[in-house]
Amino acid sequence: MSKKVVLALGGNAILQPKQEATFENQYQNVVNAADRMVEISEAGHKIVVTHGNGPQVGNIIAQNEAAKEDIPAMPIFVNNAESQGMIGYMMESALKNRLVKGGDKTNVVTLLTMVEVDKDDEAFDNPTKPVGVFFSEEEAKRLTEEKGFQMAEDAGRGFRRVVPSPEPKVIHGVDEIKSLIETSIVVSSGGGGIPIYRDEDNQIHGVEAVIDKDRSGLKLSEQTDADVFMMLTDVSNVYINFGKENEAKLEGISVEEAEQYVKEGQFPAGSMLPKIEAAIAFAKTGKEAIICSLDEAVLALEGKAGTRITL
Ligand SMILES: Nc1ncnc2c1ncn2[C@@H]1O[C@H](COP(=O)(O)OP(=O)(O)O)[C@@H](O)[C@H]1O
Ligand SMILES: NC(=O)OP(=O)(O)O
Repeated sequence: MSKKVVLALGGNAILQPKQEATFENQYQNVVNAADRMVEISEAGHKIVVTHGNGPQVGNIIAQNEAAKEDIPAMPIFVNNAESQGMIGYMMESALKNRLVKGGDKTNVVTLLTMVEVDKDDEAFDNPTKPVGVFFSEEEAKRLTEEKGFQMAEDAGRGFRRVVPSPEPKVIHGVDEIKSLIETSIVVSSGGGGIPIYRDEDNQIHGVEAVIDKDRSGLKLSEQTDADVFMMLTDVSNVYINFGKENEAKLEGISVEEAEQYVKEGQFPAGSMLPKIEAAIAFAKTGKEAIICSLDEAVLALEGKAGTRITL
């Protein structure tokens, strides 16, 4: 059965923590991801692709920081737009190249997407979104002292700079996405979207933040009436007691079970928790949310792999 699927691809799938951030490395990763996405499209499903940008937007921010004595630094919302363009270009060209090889006529369209947030969101006073490269604890302390950066530990993998991550409210271009998806693979809301708010006169302004792509993927799924919301990451399943001797793989679970595991503190903030929270919220609408590896996406849609969360 053909399903309307929103696929959210982790920023780490585009640049792994230990890889050098060259164009070639990132493009090769995107080509691999595009191959899997085309498999989903060729299985008859309509897909909207969204993706993370944590490593990429962090590097763009750092490039601006490094050059700011000579060239004015752009604000973070512009850096977000730049990362959407960069990854969108890679994604669209990789998808088109693969579709040409397969002889498929499906088109690919990348949308530069703004996402509205509340300018008074309390996230602006409490930065939590890790971006850019990883540092040791000593390096992180030095960056805080010398540059005033806010740094935080990221899911046991090292320290990263953190920026505010407000709740996404309204995805721009939803009507266009709903129409384009009938003939095309649509890439939208990359990096969680360019965060903006509207003032009293309905004028648009960017804000200094990076939206979590799992949370904006949820909104994208809800607002485009998707049947399935899939978060593709680098683990095959969600686990309880993750990394411990008694870790156990979760396959099909209910919202109630998922909420119980959240209460037990099974999922760290900044990695698995936002995915589970987004999955629970989507499953509460009566539809299916899936967290799985990129390689098993087609199998997961058939109910044969991944962690599937339903009411
Ligand atoms: N309970 C858990 N089950 C599975 N993975 C977990 C769990 N807790 C933490 N993780 C970590 O979450 C990571 C995925 O989150 P993250 O790196 O933020 O994903 P992405 O960049 O793909 O969106 C996995 O690589 C894994 O190390
Ligand atoms: N914007 C965002 O959530 O990016 P990552 O998935 O790379 O953290």
